Amino acid sequence: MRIFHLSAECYPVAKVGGLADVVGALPKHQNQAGLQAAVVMPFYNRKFVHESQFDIVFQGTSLLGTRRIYFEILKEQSDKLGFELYLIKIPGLLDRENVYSYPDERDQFLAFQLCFLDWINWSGQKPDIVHCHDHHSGLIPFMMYHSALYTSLAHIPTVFTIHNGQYHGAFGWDRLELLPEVDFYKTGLLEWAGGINPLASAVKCCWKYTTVSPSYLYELTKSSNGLEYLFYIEGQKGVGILNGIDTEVWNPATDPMLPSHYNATTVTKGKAANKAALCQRFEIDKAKPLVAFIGRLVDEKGSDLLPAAIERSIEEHGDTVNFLVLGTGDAETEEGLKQLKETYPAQCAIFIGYDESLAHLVYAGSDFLLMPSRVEPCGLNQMYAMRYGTLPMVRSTGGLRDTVIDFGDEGGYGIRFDQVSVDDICSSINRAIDLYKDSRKLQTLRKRMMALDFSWGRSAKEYTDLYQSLIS
Ligand SMILES: Nc1ncnc2c1ncn2[C@@H]1O[C@H](COP(=O)(O)OP(=O)(O)O[C@H]2O[C@H](CO)[C@@H](O)[C@H](O)[C@H]2O)[C@@H](O)[C@H]1O
Repeated sequence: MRIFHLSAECYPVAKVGGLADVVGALPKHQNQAGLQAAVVMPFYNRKFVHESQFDIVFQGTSLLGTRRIYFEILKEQSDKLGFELYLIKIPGLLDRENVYSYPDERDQFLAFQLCFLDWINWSGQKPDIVHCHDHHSGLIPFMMYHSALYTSLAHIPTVFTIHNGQYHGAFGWDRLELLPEVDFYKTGLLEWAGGINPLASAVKCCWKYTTVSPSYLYELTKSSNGLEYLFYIEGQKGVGILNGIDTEVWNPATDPMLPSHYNATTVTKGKAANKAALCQRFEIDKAKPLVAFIGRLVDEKGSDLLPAAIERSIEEHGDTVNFLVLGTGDAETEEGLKQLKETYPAQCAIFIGYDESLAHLVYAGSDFLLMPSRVEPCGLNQMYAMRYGTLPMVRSTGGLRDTVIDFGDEGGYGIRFDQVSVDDICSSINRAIDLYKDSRKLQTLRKRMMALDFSWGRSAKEYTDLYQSLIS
């Protein structure tokens, strides 16, 4: 069975967040299980691309409205990622450094989707399944099934995975002319709330959509930035499949980004060595419990509450707890965190920016990982944390609810709280500080977490079963 995954991100080619981790790992596991999975993504002017060798396997032109665009399909020569990697290169449009935030982003992703369809339409490279991820490839199901240009693709099942239902990629009807011509009566399949909405269109037109955790499937009907009713009426097409993690990349026993390696047996010593390196780098005291946050500084993650919650905890507990934040995003939150560092230099480590290897060290060297998310479709950080013996402190939502059991409950290992509020965050920090004093208990919980299996095996099988059900 041949599957094409369509995504804007894929680790290690180009990563902004968790989408990249999933698209960089799932196809590898699908191939190990005997499928033929490949990733198709835009070309980025980035390190991985410079350091890899590519063949041009197709050249063509697509029409973006009246604009004729020349494109190339580049295939990575060695399949070193464990899957075939195809990059779509369009001079002047898909050959830039960053993944998002260009003013013509809508054109970029539309062109990406059109060129993909033109390529598989003309080259005979037809897969058995087209698997689209998030709104950047959300118009593909509509175009495959409703555009006269692509009738030869109309029998291919599409699966659409929602990693983040808050972003829809919507645009106005004035841009309808950029899409291939369709019968006017079909344009309702593009529409939501008065505009063209790629996420909504994908949900309407795909054969099946999946969410990255079972809880999130339900939560989209309650909160999805205006698409709640759509998810309610299309609910029978939805399946919740929990993400896995790439246990080869995320393995404290072999992780090349860590100064000291460890496993469940050596966790206490191993984490202490990594914590020492981390604390030395940020000049904070390694003897105190270290509560960390890693992620995009956006409302969904509850990061706007971090400055107030950290300040209150430091005021309450005095010099007995340290905090580390690694992230970038909302300017006000960044400013609040910088001020925090100035006020409490000995207790706060703040890194504004994106740093993959520092993230690995933080998972290994922290005692607790805080995730006060308002919305968390799955969340990978808590799974990485647990794999590295770091206790997750999570708000009960989405995939956090599905993966973390409170240590106060039977067989539990983490800290859960209900509200996205400074009060709840601070109470969870109080519990973390108390737990840290009980080193024997902490050690038991660390070993318990490290024994959990969040690898892709089970989830990859669920995707295979889903594909199979569509093909047959
Ligand atoms: N400043 C920084 N420096 C270094 N590394 C950083 C970083 N900021 C974030 N990261 C890394 O980016 C990834 C973020 O993963 P999340 O699951 O939190 O992703 P995100 O919200 O982007 O993804 C969406 O998709 C994923 C995948 O489906 C879902 O798990 C999630 O709930 C959903 O919101 C992790 O690997 C983390 O370590």
